[in-house]
Amino acid sequence: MIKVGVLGARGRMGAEVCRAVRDADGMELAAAVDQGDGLDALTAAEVVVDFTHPGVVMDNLQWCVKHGIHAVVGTTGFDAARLDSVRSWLEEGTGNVLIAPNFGIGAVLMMQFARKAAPFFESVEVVETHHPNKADAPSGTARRTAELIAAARAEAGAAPFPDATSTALDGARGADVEGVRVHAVRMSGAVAHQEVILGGHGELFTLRHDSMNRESFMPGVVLAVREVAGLPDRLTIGIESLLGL
Ligand SMILES: NC(=O)C1=CN([C@@H]2O[C@H](COP(=O)(O)OP(=O)(O)OC[C@H]3O[C@@H](n4cnc5c(N)ncnc54)[C@H](O)[C@@H]3O)[C@@H](O)[C@H]2O)C=CC1
Ligand SMILES: O=C(O)C1=N[C@H](C(=O)O)C[C@H](O)C1
Repeated sequence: MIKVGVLGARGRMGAEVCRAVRDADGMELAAAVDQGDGLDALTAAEVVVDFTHPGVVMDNLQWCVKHGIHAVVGTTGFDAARLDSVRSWLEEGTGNVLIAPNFGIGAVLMMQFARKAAPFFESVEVVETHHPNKADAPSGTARRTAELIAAARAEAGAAPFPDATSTALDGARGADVEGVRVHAVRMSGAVAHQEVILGGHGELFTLRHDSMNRESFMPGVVLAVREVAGLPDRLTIGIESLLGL
């Protein structure tokens, strides 16, 4: 039995994770913790799953590493500086950390397809749409997609994107993530959606993924909980390697 603790247990994702852990073979919900509860109950867990808020996730993660508890993190807001901090904590503590901007299998495939396709087109932009309660923009998934696109294009020696814009209102061309334009829409009725639009000579190629509900993330979360203890690296980003991608 893997003993699992959930941080952010009363939130949209955390509540779904508690359900998934209770339903999963070989797992037991050892602790369900939310804001104001204190972290001590999590010492009963071998793996902690964090779906909280970008403003608190670093403290949570540092606590897990210090206590030698494996961590599966879905909370967004990670940049290179934050990842460097996590790596430095891991030099001291025991336990592994897996941070994934998206646990949806289709979303992971979309990111990989975008990476593969990016060098073949002159233009690539990312448009994400989320529910209006989301704290961060652009989404972690969109940032990661843009980083993968930028890296693939740099490796292939692709030319800069054509863009003649010389006058624009602030934000009209979206955020610049390593040179890739990322547009964030916040929309009632939406859950989590993303399009990667690629344009070339007389053709447009659109990759689209839709998360219709939060249950859709659970197979990826459960897989990560099962695998995190045995991962070859102390810090793993994304679940693509767990899927053999
Ligand atoms: N990686 C993925 O596949 C996915 C990631 N997310 C990310 O997960 C995070 C949470 O999203 P939601 O569940 O929609 O948010 P939410 O706001 O519904 O839930 C967050 C929960 O964390 C709790 N919380 C806040 N501070 C805390 C603390 N210090 N200790 C313990 N609990 C604390 C809140 O009280 C709340 O219950 C966001 O960063 C979101 O982008 C969301 C969906 C999928
Ligand atoms: O906040 C959300 O809802 C989601 N957050 C993650 C992100 O920022 O990419 C994953 C998914 O898009 C849902």
